[in-house]
Amino acid sequence: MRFLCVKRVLHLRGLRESSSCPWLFSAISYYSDTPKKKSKLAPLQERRMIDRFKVYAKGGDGGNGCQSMRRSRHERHGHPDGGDGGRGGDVILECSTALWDFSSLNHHINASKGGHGSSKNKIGTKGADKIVRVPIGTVIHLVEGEVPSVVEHHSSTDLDPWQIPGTLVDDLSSHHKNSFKFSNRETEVESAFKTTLVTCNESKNNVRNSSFRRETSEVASTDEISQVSAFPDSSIQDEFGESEEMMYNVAELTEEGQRIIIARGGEGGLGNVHEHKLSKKPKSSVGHEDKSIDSNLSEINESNRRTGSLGSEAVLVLELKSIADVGFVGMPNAGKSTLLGAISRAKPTIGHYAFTTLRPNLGNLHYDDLSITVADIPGLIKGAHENRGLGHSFLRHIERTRVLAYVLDLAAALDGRKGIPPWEQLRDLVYELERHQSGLSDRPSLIVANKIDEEGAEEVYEELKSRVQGVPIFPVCAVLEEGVDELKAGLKSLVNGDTPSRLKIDEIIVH
Ligand SMILES: Nc1nc2c(ncn2[C@@H]2O[C@H](COP(=O)(O)OP(=O)(O)OP(=O)(O)O)[C@@H](O)[C@H]2O)c(=O)[nH]1
Repeated sequence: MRFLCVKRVLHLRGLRESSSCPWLFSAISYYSDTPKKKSKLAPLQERRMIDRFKVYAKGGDGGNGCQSMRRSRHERHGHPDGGDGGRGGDVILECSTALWDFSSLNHHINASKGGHGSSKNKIGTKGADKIVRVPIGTVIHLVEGEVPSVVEHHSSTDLDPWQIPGTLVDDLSSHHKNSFKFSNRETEVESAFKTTLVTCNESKNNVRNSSFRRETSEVASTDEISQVSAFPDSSIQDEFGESEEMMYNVAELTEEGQRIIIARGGEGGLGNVHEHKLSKKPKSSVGHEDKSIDSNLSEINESNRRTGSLGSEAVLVLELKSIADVGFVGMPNAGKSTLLGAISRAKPTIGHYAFTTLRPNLGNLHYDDLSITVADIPGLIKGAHENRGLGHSFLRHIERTRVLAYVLDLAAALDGRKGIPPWEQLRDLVYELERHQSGLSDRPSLIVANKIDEEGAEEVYEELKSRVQGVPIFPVCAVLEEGVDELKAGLKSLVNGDTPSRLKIDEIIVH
């Protein structure tokens, strides 16, 4: 407001933008045009889930080594006592259950620089690591830079509902095989890269970013890496406008506390104290100074050894995968979360209002010979494919499930309630899936007819059976856990591929 007044006054005085102080006008315009801060209580539509995010990470540069001579009464010429520079901090991603998307992340993540060395052989301080928390199920695609490396691995067996399997592939058997192969290959690639890195560090302390990149791309050009890029997702390239080749799925964060270094800090430069140490080493037996010492000294004298090396840089695309074998798809309030709680040990929030679930809840179904992950995906409404009710975010999770269980509310239109009859719910759901991505509904499916305990629901269930063909329908009361065992058996045979039933929108009779 104040700036608007100043602007008006200046105009009244005949000052124009073209006058002697255009910067004043641009400053005033900037401040007066800056929109007010948004309220924290933004409407639901604005709280968009961010499940893909591009990150530019830069490790901290190493501090410079110090050049210093210590002189005293006893040592007229003095001796070198400059300490080494400190190592730069790493950029680390840490897996956390407290987050559910990437909205809290910044695109540019920088770790701190290492401190410079100083006299009296004082080593510079180590740059602080930058630890960024990401949600469970984060998959890393590498656009540029080093292959990330795992730094810590905490097992978390008690995180049962959150356990997410490897990566999504076409069939279950290959899923397990591939994820195993992938992790093997990842280790090979990682070790190949680390070997290169060590050689680099040994031969030349001042490893610059460019050489890091060159080495990485050399490794990347091998067949191994091209095989790692087994999950090309053109939509990621479209979204981020990446023309260059990306390395897909270089790492995944699937357990609480798991950490991965995405950009390494640079090594600190050497202080001149090393010259002193080396020059003090004993002469060889033939009376000549050891040649290796000579060469070491000349190496130390290279001016670039004083300078700390630059931290590595990486450009990554993070993607959140709610990978599950089964996806519960349904309208809001159909009872998906209640059902997940009934068939697994998951404890999702349940509410009698729509959109209680805003992020997918995951649960595990344990059988004697198999374990299946089930995702309770937030409710879809009509127009979800146009992003109504956060539809896009929710539909994306469905993309990453292998079989679908449509959860229908049998009681939605009973007793004059204004809800939609289950067959119409089903038609709308299939329509939304297909509009979001053609063929999305064309995967093994079954129907869960929920709320069978409600009065009049039995008749609706009978009518549903006559209106929908081709897929098994399981009558269930999620609240009382009735029909749950049959459903679990049905889900198992669906995942195993024993009942490859698919739903066709034309086979749903609505009128
Ligand atoms: N009578 C009856 N009510 C049920 C049953 N299952 C769930 N409900 C109720 O339906 C309401 C919605 O249940 P939720 O599990 O939160 O439904 P949801 O599909 O996860 O809802 P969103 O989070 O909006 O997607 C709750 O009040 C449940 O108690 C059932 O089998 N019978």
